[in-house]
Formats: sequence, C-alpha cells, structure tokens
Amino acid sequence: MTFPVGPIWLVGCGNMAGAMLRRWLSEGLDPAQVTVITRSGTRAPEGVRSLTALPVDETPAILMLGFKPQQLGDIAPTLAHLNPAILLSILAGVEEQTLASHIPAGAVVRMMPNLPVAIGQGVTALYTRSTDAVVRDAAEALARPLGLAPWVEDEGRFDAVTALAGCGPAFVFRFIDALAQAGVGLGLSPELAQQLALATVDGAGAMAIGADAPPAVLADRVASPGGSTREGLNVLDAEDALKRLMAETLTAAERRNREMAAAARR
Ligand SMILES: NC(=O)C1=CN([C@@H]2O[C@H](COP(=O)(O)OP(=O)(O)OC[C@H]3O[C@@H](n4cnc5c(N)ncnc54)[C@H](O)[C@@H]3O)[C@@H](O)[C@H]2O)C=CC1
Ligand SMILES: O=C(O)[C@@H]1CCC=N1
Repeated sequence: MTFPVGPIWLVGCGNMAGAMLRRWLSEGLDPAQVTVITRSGTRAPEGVRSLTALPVDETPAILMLGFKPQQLGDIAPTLAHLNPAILLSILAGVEEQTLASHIPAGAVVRMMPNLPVAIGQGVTALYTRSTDAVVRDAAEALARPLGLAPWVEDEGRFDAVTALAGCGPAFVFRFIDALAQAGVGLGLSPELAQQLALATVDGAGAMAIGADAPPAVLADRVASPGGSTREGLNVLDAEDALKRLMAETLTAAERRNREMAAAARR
C-alpha cells in the first residue's frame, strides 16, 4: 500500500505526531510532501519543511492535528480557511462533529495511535463517518505502517479504545516498572530486575499474540499445580484485585477523554 498523495501538513508535532511522522518517513513517505507547523519551530526530520506559521496561499491535501485537545479553540480558527480534502485528528476525546464544525474539510478522520507506532508495533484506531473509499484508503495507508489499524465503526466507543490502546502503553510501562521494583524488593539489583521485567513482558506478549489460547488460560499454564506462580496469582486474583484496578484505571482515562470532548464542544 502506498502513501496517499500530499501535501501533508502536521499542525503540532510533539511526542505522538512526531513518532508517527518518523515511522512514515522510515517506511518511505517522501519528506518533501510534509510540512510541520509548530509554535516553537521544532527541528523536523531531514527534508521536512518546518515552520512556525502557516504558509500563505497554499493548502494541504491532508491536514493532521497533532496538538493538545485543549488547544483546539485557539488554533482551529487559524486553520478554518484551508479546506483540506482530509482532516486527520489524533486529539483524544474530540469528536468528529466538533472537528468538522471548527475546520471545514472534505472528510474528517479520527486516528487514535499509541506510542509504539514509533517502531511499527503500535495500535492506530480509525474512525470516520465518510463512506468515500478514497478517504478510507488514505487513512489505512497512513495507519498500517504504524502497526494494527482497526476501524471503530461506533464513535461512541472511541474514548474506550483510547483508554485501552492510546493510554495503554503508559499502564504497561508502569506495570513493568512495578514488576522490576518488586524484584528489587526481593534483593535483585535494579539493572537485573529491569532487564528481567522487560524481557519477560516482551516474551509473554509475543507468545500470547501467537498462542492457541487466551491470556487467561496461558496464565494457568504457567502455574504448576501447588507451585509458586499459583501463590502469586492468588494475590492478584484475591477479590479480583488486578481486574478491579485495571477497570478503575480505564474508567478514569475514558472519563477524562469525555471531559476533553465536552470542553471542545463548548
Ligand atoms: N502521547 C501519546 O501517547 C498520545 C497522544 N495523543 C494525542 O496527541 C496530541 C499531542 O499529544 P503529545 O504529542 O503527547 O503532546 P506534546 O506536548 O508532545 O505535543 C504537542 C505539540 O503541539 C505543538 N503546539 C503547541 N501549540 C501549538 C500551536 N499554537 N500551533 C501549532 N503547534 C502547537 C507543540 O509544539 C508540540 O509539537 C494530543 O491531542 C493527544 O490527545 C493521542 C494518542 C496517544
Ligand atoms: O494522555 C492523553 O491524553 C493522550 C491520549 C492517549 C494517550 N495520551
């Protein structure tokens, strides 16, 4: 699948949009197609035009919003005249209707990436109400080089998808850190504990993806009857401790996405 024809403008290019752009470039996107517009004039990858203000008398085919949801009200009026064929937004929470009302465009596509897109192993959920195959193909062509790229047909589910996959890497990083710290608590050196925690999560994740059984069953396969894993699982499972913690974690993240959507609507 080839990249869609540009020009592609990225307004805001920090941690997330920057990771997407670097992956696109490493997968063959022509940097001459790309313009990055940031407040600070971030150093853009080689060959990419980097500006601190919008070019005059030009319009992009694809306009991607990579700033924070809270900035929509301030930045959108400066973009309202561009009328791109596709408006791409990675803003958490902010709904298609809100985006369309702020920035006229041929079509609006919401993308919800996560940081592992930097190595092509991310998740980039997609939503659009457009049925235009050109629009949907362009969105997929941008999302696929980043990793898994599922369409979410119900926009109402997008905040939950964001909580799980968009925020998810942070929760997994916390888990890895906690696993390592627990090892340090048992007397391992911090370096060895981190090495073991990272390799264990890496191997377990890769194995679970290719396994013939779901993760819940795989956990039981690690637990030899009467052995040490069962003792540990009993702690995680007591009164559904881990399940409840994760449910509270995702609920809080989803709620915040809804709050940001509501603020953008006003
Ligand atoms: N960090 C993550 O893992 C994810 C972030 N997102 C979304 O990505 C967006 C950006 O988040 P981060 O990259 O984490 O934040 P960030 O703070 O790293 O990046 C924000 C970018 O916006 C730019 N910016 C600020 N004011 C501007 C202005 N007036 N005009 C143009 N550019 C301006 C900054 O220079 C910077 O490049 C948010 O909407 C967030 O919801 C979505 C999924 C995952
Ligand atoms: O923290 C945030 O709001 C964004 C959305 C998903 C990941 N980061």
